[in-house]
Amino acid sequence: MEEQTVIHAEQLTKQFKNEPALKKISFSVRSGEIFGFLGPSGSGKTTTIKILTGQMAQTSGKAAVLGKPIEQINESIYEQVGIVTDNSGLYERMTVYSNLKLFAKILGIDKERIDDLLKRVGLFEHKNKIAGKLSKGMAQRLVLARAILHHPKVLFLDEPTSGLDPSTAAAVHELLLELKETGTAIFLTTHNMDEAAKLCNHVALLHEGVIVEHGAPQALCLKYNRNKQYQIRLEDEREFILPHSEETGEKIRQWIANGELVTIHSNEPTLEKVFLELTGRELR
Ligand SMILES: Nc1ncnc2c1ncn2[C@@H]1O[C@H](COP(=O)(O)OP(=O)(O)OP(=O)(O)O)[C@@H](O)[C@H]1O
Repeated sequence: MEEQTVIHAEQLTKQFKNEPALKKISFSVRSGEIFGFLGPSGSGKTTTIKILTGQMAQTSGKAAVLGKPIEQINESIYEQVGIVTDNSGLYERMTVYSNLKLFAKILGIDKERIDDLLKRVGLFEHKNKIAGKLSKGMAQRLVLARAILHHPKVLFLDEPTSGLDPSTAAAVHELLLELKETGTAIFLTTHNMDEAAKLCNHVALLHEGVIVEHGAPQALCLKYNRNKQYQIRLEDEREFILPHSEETGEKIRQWIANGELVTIHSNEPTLEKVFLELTGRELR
């Protein structure tokens, strides 16, 4: 599968009255890639999604989705794009199944796919429930199912698993990884660093409307691993965090030789810590 750039943003800026929400952000997302846009509340994540999906105009800069400048985005792009944000757009009085059937009809999708998808998002047993009476987590999953019904080339997800229980969140993760494998580009915002580290090929760390760092999650953690350390547990249940040094190397060799070493882990920072170091702020 040939990878291509499907989202491209260049020097994107958004000013609300006197308050800048986005300051000259630039990035690209390729097909088959999960791109994580990480930042605390108010950093500009939702504003970015709104601009990229044609729901809000930027103040300056440019962007294109599937090669189309965002100023030209109209309804037809939704045939190739899926969006999951707060404003769900579900038909509240219709059942779960009817909501999807309606969209399948509009988008010309075989309705056979609906049951399979409902099973994947854990809603099959609730297919006859009225959408307006679903719990928040269920409604969120229904919006996700609707957004991926037509196998979009690009999927925008605003906080896809916030408020979901761990097993449903894991099922959603699995679904997203499968979509990625089939070439869908996924742009997701999250506060959840574990989610980002697990899913994303690339992340951009957003702070007060500025991308302060970007790269593969693992590479970023290694880049900021300034004090290399090892976390060690021995047979007698003692635990140590030791610096990277010749002395530590010697101790480790001894423990291995004596059969005392139970676990050893490198102690590089998490994305959360990288963000804290760069901005002095927590991600939450
Ligand atoms: N319609 C608007 N009018 C004025 N200011 C706005 C508007 N929408 C967003 N803002 C401001 O722009 C900044 C970025 O908001 P945005 O919703 O993009 O943040 P976010 O990172 O998505 O936050 P959260 O994680 O809480 O959803 C905030 O300071 C917010 O108050």
